[in-house]
Amino acid sequence: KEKVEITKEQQALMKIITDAYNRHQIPQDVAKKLLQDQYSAEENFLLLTEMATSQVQVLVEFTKNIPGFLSLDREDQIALLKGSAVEAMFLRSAQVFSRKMPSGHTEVLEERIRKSGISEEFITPMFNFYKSIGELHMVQEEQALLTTVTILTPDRPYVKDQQAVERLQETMLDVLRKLCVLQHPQEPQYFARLLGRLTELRTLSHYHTEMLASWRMNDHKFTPLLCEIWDV
Ligand SMILES: O=C(NC1CCCCC1)[C@H](C1CCCCC1)n1c(-c2ccc(CO)cc2)nc2ccccc21
Repeated sequence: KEKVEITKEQQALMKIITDAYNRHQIPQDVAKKLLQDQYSAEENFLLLTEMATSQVQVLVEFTKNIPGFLSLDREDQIALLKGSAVEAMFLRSAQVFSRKMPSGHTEVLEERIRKSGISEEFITPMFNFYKSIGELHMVQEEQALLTTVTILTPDRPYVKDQQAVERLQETMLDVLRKLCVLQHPQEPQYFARLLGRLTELRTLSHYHTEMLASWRMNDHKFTPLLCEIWDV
């Protein structure tokens, strides 16, 4: 049974990333807003675009704290941000949904999201993903590292130096793998399950453009930043 040990450097790396991840969270809490009131499809769509816009802004700030990210080719940095923004948004949404809430709140939140304006066909895959993330009971270090691994995906469109991104991602995967073994000793398959969620995340993100287009309202307006990032 090999002794898994996180090195001093890996400990420091994990601290930098987790602190940055916790620092760069969108200010206002969308779950609280949704629990307070019911909104029309138009108001919900506006809420989504506002939340997503500010989430992209904090994602940019977060990536600046990923050791090595700013040493990548600048165009590759943009390609990685553009390529991972929707996945990072769904990952963050899943974490917001899975957060411990007073009893009954999660059910209300789920109901509000079901009725928000999203068309029926996307509701099931979206909540299947949220629940599968919730079942993992990730610690915050795992959440931060999983988002970092998602950002550092080498095969995003237009990435030129994939090797450089791969080297960074492997560094993060090594820390995440050790952390999973140490945090979930009874579950040797935990790390593999975690990575399996990234496949589900990529599939869900493929629905994203259609989810927006089919939002039950006319004239979907986006912010300039989202037009850049969401290809709308
Ligand atoms: O605001 C949100 N998500 C933000 C995004 C930035 C990071 C924090 C969360 C939206 C809501 C907006 C208003 C109508 C109800 C959904 N949301 C979604 C979501 C996200 C994208 C789509 C379409 O692609 C559909 C639904 N899942 C959520 C799970 C929990 C709490 C909010 C959640």
